[in-house]
Amino acid sequence: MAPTPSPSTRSQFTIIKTPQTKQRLNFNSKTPNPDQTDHPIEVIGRIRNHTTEKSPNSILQLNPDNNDQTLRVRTDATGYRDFTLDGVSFSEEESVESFYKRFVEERVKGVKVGDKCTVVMYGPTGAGKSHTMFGGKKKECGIVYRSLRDVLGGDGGVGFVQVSVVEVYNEEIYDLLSTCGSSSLGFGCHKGGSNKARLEVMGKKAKNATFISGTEAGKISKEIAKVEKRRIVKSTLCNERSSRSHCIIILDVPTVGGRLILVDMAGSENIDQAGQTGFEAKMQTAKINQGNIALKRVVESIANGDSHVPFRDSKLTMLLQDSFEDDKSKILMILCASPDPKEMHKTLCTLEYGAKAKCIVRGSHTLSKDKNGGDESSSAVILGTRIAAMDEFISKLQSEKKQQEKERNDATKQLKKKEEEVAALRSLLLRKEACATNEEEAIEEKVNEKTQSLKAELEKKLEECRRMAEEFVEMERRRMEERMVQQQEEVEMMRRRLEEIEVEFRRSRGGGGNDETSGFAKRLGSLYSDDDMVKSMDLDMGKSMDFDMGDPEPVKQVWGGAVSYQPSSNTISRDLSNVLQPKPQENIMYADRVCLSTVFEEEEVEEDEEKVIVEDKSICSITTPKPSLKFEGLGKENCFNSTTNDKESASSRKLRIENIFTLCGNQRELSQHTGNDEKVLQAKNDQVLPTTNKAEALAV
Ligand SMILES: Nc1ncnc2c1ncn2[C@@H]1O[C@H](COP(=O)(O)OP(=O)(O)OP(=O)(O)O)[C@@H](O)[C@H]1O
Repeated sequence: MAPTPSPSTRSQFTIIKTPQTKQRLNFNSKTPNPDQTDHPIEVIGRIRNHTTEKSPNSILQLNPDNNDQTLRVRTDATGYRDFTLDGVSFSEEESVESFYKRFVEERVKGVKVGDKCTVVMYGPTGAGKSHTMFGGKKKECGIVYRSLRDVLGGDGGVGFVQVSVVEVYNEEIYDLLSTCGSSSLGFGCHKGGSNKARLEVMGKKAKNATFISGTEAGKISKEIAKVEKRRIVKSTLCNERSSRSHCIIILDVPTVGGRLILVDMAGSENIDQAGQTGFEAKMQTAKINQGNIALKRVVESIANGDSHVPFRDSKLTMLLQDSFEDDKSKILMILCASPDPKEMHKTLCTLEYGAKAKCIVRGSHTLSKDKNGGDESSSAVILGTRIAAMDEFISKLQSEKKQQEKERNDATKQLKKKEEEVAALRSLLLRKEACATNEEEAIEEKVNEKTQSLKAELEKKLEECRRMAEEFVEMERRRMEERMVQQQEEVEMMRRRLEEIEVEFRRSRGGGGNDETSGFAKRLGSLYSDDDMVKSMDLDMGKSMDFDMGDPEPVKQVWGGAVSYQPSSNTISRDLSNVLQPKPQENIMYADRVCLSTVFEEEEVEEDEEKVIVEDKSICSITTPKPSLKFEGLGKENCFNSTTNDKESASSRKLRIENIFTLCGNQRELSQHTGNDEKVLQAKNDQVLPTTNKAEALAV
């Protein structure tokens, strides 16, 4: 087998393998004109769709620098190989129809005017050869049906064609258009049991092959479609419906001498990959491969300029000999390949084969001279032409190699540069990470510091507040104490004053007889001795307990029919003034919140003497602790007006007065909280004095 024209071995291979080196040395100096050379084989790459949707990576792509002609095969992450062909088509981007129009239509037109063309589908099994040749499952017409339609129809249709269909299976030729029973031309049925006629090769053709002739493309197409199904297919690991035979459709245009040969080859596969087991199956696969291998050798031999081209190695190459040798014949080799990375090796083999086929050149006049017997000089010309083509190919490969080396160097440089960049970025990243960590730590430290300082500040503020509160409380306490002292002094003063009044009163009683004091004493006595008075005090005290000290609601005081309002927070001085104020008898209306009322009334001391009524109307707000009142001995006051028991009466009175002061003292203390006590106190004090004077006057 010929070595693959990989970039690394191509040039070497060409030098070693070229057998004309000797001849080249003897070769006449005349270099053939390149214009006279002809490339009889045109090579097109047809890349099928992905087999499954799960394999999105394609190893095949176009070289972006070289039109649509160079197919690049990615061999690994960085490596690739380029194959320059006559055209490349990806079935994902180009339908069979447009593929046909781009690459096949022109050839078919040539056939209509007498040219000969052979279209060969070559490639590994499952690469899409039959799909392109006959069409897919979606009723998409393949090359066969389109060619037939173009030859018979359209502009300049030839009007009449002869079509024969044969298959080469197991190195035997079978006529697909005939059956054992019906065809008189049949030579027997093949082993497969189907009634296909086996043919012999005579010359370069299948002898007695059945043909159908006609003018209607539709009818002929139907017949071909039928026989297409008669091809031997088998399920292999590579293809569910793998063609086991090479199918050849020969379309002759007798009127102009044109001929179109369409060849759908069986898949080129190795036996293991095909999954064939058993001796016979392996032999079968080997025989199928025989056709592929023979065709490869033929191509290589022609390309290498071998004196002997092994056409007779296989039935397939025997039938195709004319295609290679006929001066008018052109070959369109369609290389089918899969983009699947798993198929890379097969794809490379296929493309290498195509690249080799592309090297085949033919001198413009060589074959005609050869046919006539040829002389040495003509042979030399042929060889010269071939050598020139090979040289051209070699220099092309060398320049490709140089280009690739350059690209590789560039890529290596770029890779180095990128690696350096990556290293720099990595170190930068590390530094940044370190910085970020430091920054984080610094931030955390700052936050901690700030938290601590705020905490300290807060504690300081709290301490300050606590101190201020304590100071305030202390201040208030002191103020209260001062006030209490002040009040005690006032009380003391008032008590003394009352005692004086009492003394004066007693003196006056002693001087004025019992009748003088009887009215006032009686009233006091009735008030203090009466159980009701005690009850009233209790009730009133209860009421005043509920009474809000700060309640600004004035106490209604009715005095001789006149209504006046006073603040409820009475003071002791006001109480006293009330006590000493003259008041019409039985003409007192108590305000709603009056707690304790004591009336001192002095009845007529003398005839025509003015009645003096001393009224004490006080409103007490008693707060806890409840004042401890003393009631012992108060019952004796019933005899307030008795002159016999002065001592007892004095002590009882003193007790009562103490009770009044206890109550009034509490009231005074509380009323100071209301804030307006100072003014009220002053006003009451003012009232006390004239009243006292009255009492004094009265006492006198
Ligand atoms: N371009 C494509 N688009 C969609 N499906 C395709 C394409 N090419 C091939 N196939 C599908 O892949 C499978 C194999 O294709 P096909 O039979 O044409 O391969 P092959 O090269 O002729 O194989 P073998 O040599 O074994 O006969 C078929 O089911 C076919 O429909």
